[in-house]
Amino acid sequence: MRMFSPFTFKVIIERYVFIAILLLALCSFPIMKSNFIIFLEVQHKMSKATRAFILNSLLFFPNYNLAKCIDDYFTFYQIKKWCSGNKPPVYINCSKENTEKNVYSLEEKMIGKYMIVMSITGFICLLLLFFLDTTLWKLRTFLSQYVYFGIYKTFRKEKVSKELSGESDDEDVQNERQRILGQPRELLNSAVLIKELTKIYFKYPVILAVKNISVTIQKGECFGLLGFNGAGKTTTFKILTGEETVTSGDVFLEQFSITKRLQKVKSRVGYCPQSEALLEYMTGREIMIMYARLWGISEPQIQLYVNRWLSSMQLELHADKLIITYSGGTKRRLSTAIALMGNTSVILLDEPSTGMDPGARRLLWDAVTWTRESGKAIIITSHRMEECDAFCTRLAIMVEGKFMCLGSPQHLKSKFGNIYVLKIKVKIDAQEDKLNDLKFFITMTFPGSVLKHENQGILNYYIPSKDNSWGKVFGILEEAKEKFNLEDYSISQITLEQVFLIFANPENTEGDYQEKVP
Ligand SMILES: Nc1ncnc2c1ncn2[C@@H]1O[C@H](COP(=O)(O)OP(=O)(O)OP(=O)(O)O)[C@@H](O)[C@H]1O
Repeated sequence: MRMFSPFTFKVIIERYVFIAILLLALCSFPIMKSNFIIFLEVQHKMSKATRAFILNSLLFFPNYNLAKCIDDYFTFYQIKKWCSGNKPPVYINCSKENTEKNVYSLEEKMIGKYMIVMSITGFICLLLLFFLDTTLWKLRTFLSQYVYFGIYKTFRKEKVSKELSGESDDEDVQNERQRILGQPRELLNSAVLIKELTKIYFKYPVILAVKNISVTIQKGECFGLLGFNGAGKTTTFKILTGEETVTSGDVFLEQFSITKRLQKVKSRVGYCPQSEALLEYMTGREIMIMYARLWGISEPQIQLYVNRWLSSMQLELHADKLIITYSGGTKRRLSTAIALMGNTSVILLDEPSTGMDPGARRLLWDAVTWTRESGKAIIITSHRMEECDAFCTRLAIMVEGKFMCLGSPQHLKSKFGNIYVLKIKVKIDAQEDKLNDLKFFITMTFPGSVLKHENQGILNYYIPSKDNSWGKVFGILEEAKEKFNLEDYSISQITLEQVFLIFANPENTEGDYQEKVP
């Protein structure tokens, strides 16, 4: 059986339990009282049929049933106690027939009937909740796509055409978009297809969180979604899990549209959210057994299956402890194991390594690698560049809701690695004139160089590597060391982290780097 992502499942259970407890707590005791009134005060004034109708109607209310269970159980227990004493009150029927009844039976004044009705209504309410979950979601999607966005487009035409055009300065991003728009979706044959996806939070102020992004992710691919805080990564994930609605565009998982076939899509996604979605009063083993059952693993195989996933994240020692006692890193390991263990075709990991020690990170990398090799598509967000370099087959850097570049880590490093990173440390006592002379010297000697940072006499330059061999750059800087009295300098090649910083730094406007460094 294919069911829900852990996050959705937890939310529904929490809502269900919360509503049930609230209703029971608020209503049981007043109903007990009204029941008491019906019986003792007005029963003689109403006809038998009316009384039966009222009491049967009350069976639709779980809180009435609960109140009746408590009430009748207590009464039965009290009668038994009195009858077993020496002097039972005269108005009590202490016959064997009356005291030796089974309290759980369906007889009059026994609680069996109420327990059965309560179970049935509980089940119906749960189904209703799932139904409302999807219906309300459709309503939210409709309002967001046609009402709010329609109004927004009318009043902010310029902003919409500028920010949400989907055009990009990066040719890889642009090519991917053209490929997606130019082909029917069946031909793209991808595990995940994100097509012109836009998400706007219609609050005050209006936030354009995701701005017309398009990408395909194939089976067996691990796609990294990188970007600074607030870039729109989690919003994209929330859309992929059906937690947030789409403002415009669409997302297809194995050809199923998220706006039209939400349940189909949900059943294909394993999700490790940024915030823990674990039921904390279960043990690690119990929660994994629960999810294994939900994923339809057959009963005889469950122990073996769960043990395999527990050991993949080295959780055996913690397996039988309550989750509430786990450390942050252990919770992340458990969340990741749950996301990876289902028979889903797409796995979303939102910063899975946060809080993990280096050993646990290695385990995560191994687990992700062999899960990917088994043919699943994985989408991961991370702020660790070495992690993305290790196992992402492709990645995109997102800035303010847009893709700034797209490709394999190696492709990005080669594409944007046509620069040297030059760090110069000037002696603290160097005069202002000398510093300015040095800057002038670098600008003139290395045309196209860009001063990225300057702090406490340390200058960081990006220098084009074209026409500048290592030998030439070192030779020039050795000369400059004498001439400008430099304390130290270093030259290095660009890393993935520096590629990230070029694009993800909000101070860099689009094409800033390309304009300055040919
Ligand atoms: N429920 C919400 N209501 C309004 N605005 C939101 C909501 N969720 C996110 N945002 C806004 O949308 C933008 C993108 O947020 P998002 O959480 O997707 O970023 P992120 O890239 O995942 O960041 P982080 O790396 O911190 O997780 C931010 O400006 C954020 O403030």
